[in-house]
Amino acid sequence: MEEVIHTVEKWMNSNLITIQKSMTIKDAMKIATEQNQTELPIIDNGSIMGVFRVHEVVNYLQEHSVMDDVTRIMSLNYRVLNDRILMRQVTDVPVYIINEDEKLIGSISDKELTYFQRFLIEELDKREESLRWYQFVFDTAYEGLTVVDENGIIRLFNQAYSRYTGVPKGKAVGMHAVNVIDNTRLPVVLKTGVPERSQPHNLQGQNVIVHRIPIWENNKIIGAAGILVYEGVSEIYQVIQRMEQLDVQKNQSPIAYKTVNEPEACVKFEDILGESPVISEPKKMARKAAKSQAAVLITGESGVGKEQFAKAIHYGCSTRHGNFISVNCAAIPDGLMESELFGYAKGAFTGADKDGKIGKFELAHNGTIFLDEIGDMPLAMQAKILRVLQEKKVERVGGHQSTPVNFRLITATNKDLPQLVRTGEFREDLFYRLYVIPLSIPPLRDRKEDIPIIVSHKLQALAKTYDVKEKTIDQKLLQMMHTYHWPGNIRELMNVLERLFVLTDGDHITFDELPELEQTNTASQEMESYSPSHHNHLGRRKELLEEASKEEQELIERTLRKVQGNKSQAAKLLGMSRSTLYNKLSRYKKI
Ligand SMILES: Nc1ncnc2c1ncn2[C@@H]1O[C@H](COP(=O)(O)OP(=O)(O)OP(=O)(O)O)[C@@H](O)[C@H]1O
Repeated sequence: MEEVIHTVEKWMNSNLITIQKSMTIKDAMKIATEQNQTELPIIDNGSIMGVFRVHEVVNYLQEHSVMDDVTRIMSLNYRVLNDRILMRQVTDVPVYIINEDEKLIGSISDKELTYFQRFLIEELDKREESLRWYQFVFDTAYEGLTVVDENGIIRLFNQAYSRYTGVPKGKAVGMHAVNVIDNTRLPVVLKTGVPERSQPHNLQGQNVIVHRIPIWENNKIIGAAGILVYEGVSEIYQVIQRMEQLDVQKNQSPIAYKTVNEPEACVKFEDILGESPVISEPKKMARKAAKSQAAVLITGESGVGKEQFAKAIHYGCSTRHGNFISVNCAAIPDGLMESELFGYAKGAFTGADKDGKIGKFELAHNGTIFLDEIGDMPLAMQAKILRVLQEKKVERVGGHQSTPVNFRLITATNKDLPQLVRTGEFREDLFYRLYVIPLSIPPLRDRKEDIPIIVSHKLQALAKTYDVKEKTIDQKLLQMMHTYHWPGNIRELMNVLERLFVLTDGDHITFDELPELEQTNTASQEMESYSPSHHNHLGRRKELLEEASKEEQELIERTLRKVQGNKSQAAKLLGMSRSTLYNKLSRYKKI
């Protein structure tokens, strides 16, 4: 219930019957009788000056006239409250309500008080009813559920959790989580604000899978929820089996789950981290694409995960039994492109391997060929690729035989292919062969809500890679990551995390480890030092950087307008220090 509906102003009787101070006792009596009132407020220029009470009239008339002014028997013994007072503060009635100009605007009598009390009882009943349902769901859920407050004290604890821990619910509530749940990491989540999803956890000697979710309110962590999802790994396998069965029933390709025989590089859709709406949409489309053999054209800035999507599609359909062959068209010199893609026959040219060489298309037979940076493919090669797509056959350089090939084609680019078609740099007929299912992958700056989950996964993966204890990340650093533009997208985030992980000696990565995140303009250094294999995209990156700076400049201007130029407040809203804001302002003036 909102406080505003509790103010006396909302509940008072505003059709108040009043009398003027110039009236006679006779007139006042007449009004009181007609209106069935025992008491009437006397007003002067809209303000209450006293009250007329019917029961005082009889005594008065023993010695005075009924034609006297009503003010002669006016009582000054009455209560007044201002209109902002809450109903629960009203203890005695009747009471008169005045506004901030001290004008009489209403009254609360027994009647209004009764209405309010009735309303409260009804509200409480409704609340009790919903609470009963919440409680019911909370306690009957198979999943163990617990909620701790900001200090790690257990506030909610359901029956299932009680079963797993062996601690009765009544005892657990009010205790610190570490004293109830073995090896709990809820205090860590409270500290970092990073959710930990689907984590193995050893509880009372049993392996279970848990989620640990921070609870935010007004940019502050006010608690954390622990959800015990699966009892041991066998339950997960049962779920996978049921899903696979469902898929078989639907006569569709089984979903690609990593099995013991699959190679390590396998990427599943689950590995494409992020749950924001802008990444969920291409993920949904890609899952559908995986069920067909149609060509997929993936577009998006460098480092957004185009290859990641291509692999998930490959491993998500029957092509996963063949190879995933990735070719970076921009990285292969023009002269070598043909032999790389089509291979060459025995003794095809001087210096060639005497046994000949198998090309990428042949290697991708019954699998997937991923042509990355397809926009950089020379025109002559475009014609040859078109032929392979039409004929589904390849002929090695210097060879005389064609070999049938069956592959799934996925291409990717960060260039505007339709524009290249218009300028004649890309063949229109090839474009339409590639552009069957388009997937557009959003830049990280458009889905910053996914950062915590990516951070959490990467930190776990790094701990495994370096075979050290898991490290946690400071909330302030995480907030800084939200304000940064990420021109190098997820690749840049991954590299930043690895650098932080390696450079941090302790278990907790703090803000001091990466002050340059504060400086968006250092992004170019970040990009160059983090992505040495991508020098060929520096032009595009410069563009991205300029776009990012422009965006930032606009954001700063908008924020300053919002806070009427107050720089301290603007810096706070933008999540940067005042000095950083000043630096940025002086720099942008030069742009
Ligand atoms: N959604 C994601 N979840 C987890 N990791 C991701 C995700 N997207 C990308 N990555 C990781 O980021 C890095 C870059 O991804 P990827 O190579 O797929 O990007 P790209 O768009 O193909 O880049 P480029 O255009 O420069 O080739 C890889 O290490 C990849 O594993």
